[in-house]
Amino acid sequence: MSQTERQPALLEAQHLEKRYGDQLVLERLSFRVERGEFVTLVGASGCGKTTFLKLLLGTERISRGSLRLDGRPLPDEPGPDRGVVFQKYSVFPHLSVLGNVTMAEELARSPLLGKLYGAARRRARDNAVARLTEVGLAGALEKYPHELSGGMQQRLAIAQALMMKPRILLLDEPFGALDPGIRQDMHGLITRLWREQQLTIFMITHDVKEAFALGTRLWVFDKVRHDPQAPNAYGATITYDLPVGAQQRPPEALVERLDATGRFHPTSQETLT
Ligand SMILES: Nc1ncnc2c1ncn2[C@@H]1O[C@H](COP(=O)(O)OP(=O)(O)OP(=O)(O)O)[C@@H](O)[C@H]1O
Repeated sequence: MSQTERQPALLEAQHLEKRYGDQLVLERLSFRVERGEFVTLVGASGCGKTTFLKLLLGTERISRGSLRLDGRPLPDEPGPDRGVVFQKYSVFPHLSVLGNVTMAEELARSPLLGKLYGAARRRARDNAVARLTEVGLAGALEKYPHELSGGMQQRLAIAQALMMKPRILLLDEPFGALDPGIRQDMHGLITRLWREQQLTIFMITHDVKEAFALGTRLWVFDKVRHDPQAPNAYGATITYDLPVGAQQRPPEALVERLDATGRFHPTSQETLT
């Protein structure tokens, strides 16, 4: 099939740039991501990974270039087709686990009132119980957020993100604050949900081993152009785009940039003169 006859990708960017004021954060991003891919993102702190997820979520707008969803410009606001989980999730402390997840649907379906009534409310509750069961929280429906462990809180955050049945799940270091054993459990959970719900996932992690174990594709964000006179003049771009999987090992160039805990460090800088 020729280039012009190709189906539109789920997500496609061309020459995408994002700047905040005079700071260029992301530059020269061009990619296609198909349905069902699991893209893991690593890169030095502050290089623009969260900004990139916000562009996909629709809470930030691109500055130049194009970003397309199903071949059309990505909407300027979050939609039910994209769910997000942050490292620390802000839940309503006065609502139970079930109340928090039901609220996610109430806010989405009735943004002004934040409430549903009658049959719609019962449907939202049933939907919330189903999502909470999927993430292993069926036994904790009436608990309050302060009664949950870190792993359970992230399960709750994932249930909320899945409430509107998104096609794309955006994960911003969702397991970064969890103990290693709990992380393993969460890896199993996210892999199962990805397969069962045919999600397309973008996940930021500081742990390259995690990126290799979970993803089907690894992106390294890095700033390769530097001007010492104008530190904000260049942004990060995708410097590695690798097929990954549990069977694959990271290339030596990446391994050299891991510390003893598997965290990722930036490259030595290439200076423009
Ligand atoms: N709303 C904003 N307004 C202005 N600058 C911003 C804004 N959000 C992010 N930035 C800047 O953009 C750059 C990239 O930030 P971002 O949070 O995307 O990096 P990151 O790679 O996710 O970092 P980390 O790994 O530490 O979470 C930083 O220099 C940050 O200060």
